[in-house]
Amino acid sequence: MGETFKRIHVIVMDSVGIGEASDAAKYNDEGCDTLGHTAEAMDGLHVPNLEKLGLSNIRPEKPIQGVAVQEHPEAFYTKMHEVSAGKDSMDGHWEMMGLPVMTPLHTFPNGFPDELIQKIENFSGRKVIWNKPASGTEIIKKFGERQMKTGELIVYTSGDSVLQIAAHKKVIPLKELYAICEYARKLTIDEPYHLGRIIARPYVGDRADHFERTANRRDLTLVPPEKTVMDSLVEAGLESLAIGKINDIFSGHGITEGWHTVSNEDGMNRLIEVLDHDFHGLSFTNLVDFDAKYGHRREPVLFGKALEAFDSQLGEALEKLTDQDLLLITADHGNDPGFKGTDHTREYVPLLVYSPRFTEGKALPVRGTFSDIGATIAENFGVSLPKVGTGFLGELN
Ligand SMILES: O=P(O)(O)O[C@H]1O[C@H](CO)[C@@H](O)[C@H]1O
Ligand SMILES: [Mn+2]
Ligand SMILES: [Mn+2]
Repeated sequence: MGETFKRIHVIVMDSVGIGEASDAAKYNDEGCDTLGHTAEAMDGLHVPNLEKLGLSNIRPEKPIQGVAVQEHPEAFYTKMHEVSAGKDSMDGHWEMMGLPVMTPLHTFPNGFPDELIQKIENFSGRKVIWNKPASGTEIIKKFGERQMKTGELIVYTSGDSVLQIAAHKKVIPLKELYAICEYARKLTIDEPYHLGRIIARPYVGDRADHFERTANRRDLTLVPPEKTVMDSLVEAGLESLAIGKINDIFSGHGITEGWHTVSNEDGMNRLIEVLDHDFHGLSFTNLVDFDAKYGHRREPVLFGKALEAFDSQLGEALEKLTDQDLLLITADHGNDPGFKGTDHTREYVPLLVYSPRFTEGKALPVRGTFSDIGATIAENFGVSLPKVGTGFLGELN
């Protein structure tokens, strides 16, 4: 094993995949390529920090447009394949922490069964409308004004294992929305539902073309059924800091301190603050704008601009790192804004591994599972290794 680090920081660029996975056909996702198509739509991405770390070195046969392959990359680099039986955020993040999701979560392309809808109606005293897949921004355009009059619940889903409830903040106050979501959460843990997430989707505005979703979105995820590497860190008395959606994704488990964020920028600012504090353990950051604001909306140019903005804040973060820090930059799945549909895409995800301690990086073998991250964290901090995954600490030389 190589020398260990005092702090490991994982940044998840939510949905920033790096090309179709070898099993993309199973998901009808052949040809997807989030980073590639985004960079093409931008006529070349300007991401000097990701570039110098070696982003395009991950696939020199098809470099990301505008991002030069480095002769002396600063990071160790590769891509990772997902073993979980899905391509949702929960699958990706749990797998990273050593807990792949091998029983597929269920999706409801034709809407949720009457039995469930009726229970939600009885509990809330509100009628449910829609109950089919939809884009969240389109569905509030379509039904928001009606909801303002009737107080009905807009229930919708997507290609993911999610039940989402859109609610105008003035009609269905946040507290009530969260209570309804918590009730729906309890009903959908086991078969026949086994749903990944219930998501509260509050929005504001006075008419259809002014509606805007707020940052008070809440994702009620299943509770991890087994220990993750984060739980092992906490048990060992180490810090496990969660920035952005991480707290929701792990239902608060294995976390010593967590911060919700309102944007990628806010998330990076929080990480930069965390880097100024002395601690021993993990920081785990999720940047969800790529996914929620641009990937599902199929907005490749805006997606690319968000990558450029992230890159510039990454520059600030890199300056704060010391020889005691190891930074891992990765993603949880793809969400190709240049692809058909509006759902996630089954892709490889990039992995960049950097510490100021390194003189130069090089290629690591392609990882067969995201759990190699969890195994690396576990081996670094000397806690029990996850059942799945192989650490790569010893390869960083
Ligand atoms: O269209 P919106 O509401 O953004 O929802 C998207 O966000 C959900 C969770 O990330 C996905 O399942 C997709 O439906
Ligand atoms: Mn995600
Ligand atoms: Mn998503």
